[in-house]
Amino acid sequence: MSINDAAHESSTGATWAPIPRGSHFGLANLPYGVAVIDDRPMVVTRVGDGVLPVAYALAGRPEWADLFADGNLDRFLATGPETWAGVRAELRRFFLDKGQARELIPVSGLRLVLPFTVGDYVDFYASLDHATNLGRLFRPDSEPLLPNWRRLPVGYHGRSRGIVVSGTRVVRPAGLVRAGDEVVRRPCAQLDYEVEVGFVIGGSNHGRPVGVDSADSHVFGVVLVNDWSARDIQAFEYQPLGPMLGKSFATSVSPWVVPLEAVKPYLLQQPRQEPEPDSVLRGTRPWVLDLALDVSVNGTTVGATNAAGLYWTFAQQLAHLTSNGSLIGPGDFYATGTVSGPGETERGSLIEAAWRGANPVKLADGSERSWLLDGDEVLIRGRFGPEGSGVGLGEVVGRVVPDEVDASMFLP
Ligand SMILES: O=C(O)/C=C/C(=O)CC(=O)CC(=O)O
Ligand SMILES: [Ca+2]
Ligand SMILES: [Mg+2]
Repeated sequence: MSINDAAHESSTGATWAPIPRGSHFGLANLPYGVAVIDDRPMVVTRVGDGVLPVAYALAGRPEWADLFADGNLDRFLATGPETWAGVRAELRRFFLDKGQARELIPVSGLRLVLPFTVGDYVDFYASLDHATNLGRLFRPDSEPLLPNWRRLPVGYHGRSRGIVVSGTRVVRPAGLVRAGDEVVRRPCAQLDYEVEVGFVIGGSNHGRPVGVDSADSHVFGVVLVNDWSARDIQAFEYQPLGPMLGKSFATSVSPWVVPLEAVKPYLLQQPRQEPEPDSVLRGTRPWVLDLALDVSVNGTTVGATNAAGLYWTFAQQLAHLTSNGSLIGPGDFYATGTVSGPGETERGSLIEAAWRGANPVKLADGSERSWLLDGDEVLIRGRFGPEGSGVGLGEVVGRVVPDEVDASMFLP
């Protein structure tokens, strides 16, 4: 179990910490999370299957250790790239030659909570394949891609209070849906997942646009996202202003914020975009994530793809968000949009995989799914680079539970 991954070790130096083969949490990762330890939330990092309170490794830098005293990442996020790099270097040093294995706390059995206070939340729509599929499914009588889609990274504002940490149960929402010629309020009958990648912003832009090639000064880290979607509610409510209650009930994120610094070796050059985007949306540095993603329902893989296929990069999305002088601040959060690829097995949502019920997905137990049922567990994983890279986002998981909102809960 505790075999260090040789390939990983040679590129990053040897650590005393045991790292199981295939772990997403090699020494090159050093993510941040918050675990409840002795009834108190504590900021921790993780190597292999062991976690360590960050402040413990910062004993020589009390001013940095203090940034974590609130039991969340908020003050650390507000600092900026220099402090992020300094703390990361201290953590690395600790795992190379300072600590010892008995100082690590096993991750199993720890309760992990949302590690930062979520500010503003935006969800984009960056996958050409996903946008084309959803256009076909939602608007079969028109062009799947609207004229703006290749000109700017289309997105909508989500509700940050809907963001929950992995493991949180997902209550089936109820809402107004079309039923033949009627409109009725009922529990969602078309519950779906969306495989996405999320970005945690640190620092602020003071109202100045963030250039595409400066994204790494403002994006602190990366997580996995499941943007749970009630397709019947969404289909009735979304025109002309976009999704709202069909999405806001729950958006699950993985508990480990992986620093963008750890992801840099897995950034690729963006393919040419046609038409060439507006100058504000042009960059020259590599911003495409080599991130293998897969999603399973009750243990059966129902989709697998790579975020490298996204049309718009997260750097272009941030540039777009701030291009009008709109403020960003620590804890703001945005997501890529559903990651789908061109192949039938590469679809990042069930509405696409089952083609809105026309072609139900088969699970290993012999059952079929057009939409999620109560009790279903959806698990998304994401790994940077090749198998054994030692850098991944871990997983985000959620289980669907029945609608609990009964009429008596509404005020008269
Ligand atoms: O095309 C539409 O009308 C709606 C699409 C979505 O549900 C997209 C969404 O949440 C953004 C994304 O995840 O790509
Ligand atoms: Ca989405
Ligand atoms: Mg959602």
